[in-house]
Amino acid sequence: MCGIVGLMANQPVNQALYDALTVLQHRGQDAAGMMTWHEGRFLLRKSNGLVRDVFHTRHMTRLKGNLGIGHVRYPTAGSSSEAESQPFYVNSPYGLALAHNGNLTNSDQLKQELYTSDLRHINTSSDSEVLLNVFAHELGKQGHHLTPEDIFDAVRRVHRRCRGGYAAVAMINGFGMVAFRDPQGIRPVVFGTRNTEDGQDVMIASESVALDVGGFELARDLAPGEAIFVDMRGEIHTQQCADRPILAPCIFEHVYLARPDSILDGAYVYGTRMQMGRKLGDRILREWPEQDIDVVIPIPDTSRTSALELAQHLGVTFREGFMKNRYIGRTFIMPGQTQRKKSVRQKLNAIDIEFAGKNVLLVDDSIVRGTTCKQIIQMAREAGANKVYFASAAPPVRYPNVYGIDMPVAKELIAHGRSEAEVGELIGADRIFYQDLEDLKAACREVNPQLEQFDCSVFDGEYITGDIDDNYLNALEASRSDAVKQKSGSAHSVVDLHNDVEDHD
Ligand SMILES: O=P(O)(O)OC[C@H]1O[C@H](OP(=O)(O)OP(=O)(O)O)[C@H](O)[C@@H]1O
Ligand SMILES: NC(=O)CC[C@H](N)C(=O)O
Ligand SMILES: [Mg+2]
Repeated sequence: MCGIVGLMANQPVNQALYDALTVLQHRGQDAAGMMTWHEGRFLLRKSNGLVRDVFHTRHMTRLKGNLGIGHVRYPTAGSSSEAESQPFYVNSPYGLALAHNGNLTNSDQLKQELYTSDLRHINTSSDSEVLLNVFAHELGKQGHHLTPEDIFDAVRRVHRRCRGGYAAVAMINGFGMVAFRDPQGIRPVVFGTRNTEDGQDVMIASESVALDVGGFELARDLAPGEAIFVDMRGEIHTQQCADRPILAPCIFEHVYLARPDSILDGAYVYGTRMQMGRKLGDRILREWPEQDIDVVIPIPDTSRTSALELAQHLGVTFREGFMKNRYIGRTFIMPGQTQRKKSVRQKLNAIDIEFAGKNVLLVDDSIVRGTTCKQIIQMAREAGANKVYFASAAPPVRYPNVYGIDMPVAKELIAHGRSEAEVGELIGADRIFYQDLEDLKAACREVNPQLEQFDCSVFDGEYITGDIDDNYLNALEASRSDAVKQKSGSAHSVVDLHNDVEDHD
């Protein structure tokens, strides 16, 4: 769940792209990058780190031009090396650059095909480099005078070859900006416009919050399988490019990934999280009408919206019992388990008076590896709580994700192969409550009734692309388990485009 952004404007785009990346930072904290297009050249800056650390004034001044794309990365394939940060670039055809959110599920096969049939070389282990090269190969079949129709034909062939989750934004040297969304609409992407004195600017981004910050009006989401092409005059062309598109967005975007102030597929994430709180409250009342909860306490940040609504629904006091250190990022998307474990206590501190002698209900948006809840329950007890109950606004996470969330191994998930009560026991809760999957879907549908289907694979093990079997999951485990990642570390090679006369690092 990286963040992507693209901007075609009537003035320099560097600052606006930077601003957009800072509000998409919650989608990836590992690396950031920006590529602009100026007078027939691409200019690139990408590196490991947060947006504010990657782009210094000297980089910003170098990123000239009125067209550009940007990326914040949370690795889900390959390594966390700088060489795999994005955007990626290939020189043929035309000169192409691409930023990708998601994960291809057939990238090994595609890599093989690219080498043997398409005569293209992939230089990293990133699936995004594979996606770019498939797009490049398909685009290369068109003539030199590229029309919108040619670009859409190329995207159509990309959809026929690629499987998995992908929302991508690309620049074609001399022609414009393109974005496309996978045929199941697993990963989100929206676009919008801004009117200026010089004409209309167009922004494409993972989440609508990026448009808000730049003063863009949200036009709409890209439909599953749809592509958008913005030509050099700023004119927008769109076309459906998939043979059998269906809308089945990743429901985990609503649970955790997206910002609450974003609107995804016509649903305000803030609204879907409020509904999750209400539904969870209903379940608690159903199972335990005589509940003895004194206070509801959220685990900052993401659970706040649903916890407040849950408390109101139960008619129980809501209190902020944990203070968050605002300088620590999201722990779940940190690359290693050691770092994630250490960060919980660095990030959250208990306010004793909210716990002393009380029966507290701690609410989180989800329990994934169990890193957060185990430590939090311990902290609540140390702060003097009488009983500690735990509620998750999402159902038990029991299956790996293969579409762009780094949960590759079932046995690393605390609820895998365990009942709800067993998880409760393991994390040390006096009682545990999970959301029902049907209630989670209903929570989203109450905000947008048109959302009929979702990818819920982390909850039900049903993979919407239909190409995931045990062999695939075993191979994924062998290559991406925490143990393997720890062993391989990350190779810090610097990769940059040396196409500028000024010095850069
Ligand atoms: O069971 P776990 O493996 O610990 O994962 C689940 C936790 O991780 C996330 O928090 P995170 O700190 O990433 O971000 P947040 O501040 O947005 O809640 C999520 O909100 C849960 O609190
Ligand atoms: N989280 C993502 O969307 C990651 C994109 C891509 N698979 C990568 O690892 O760089
Ligand atoms: Mg959290």
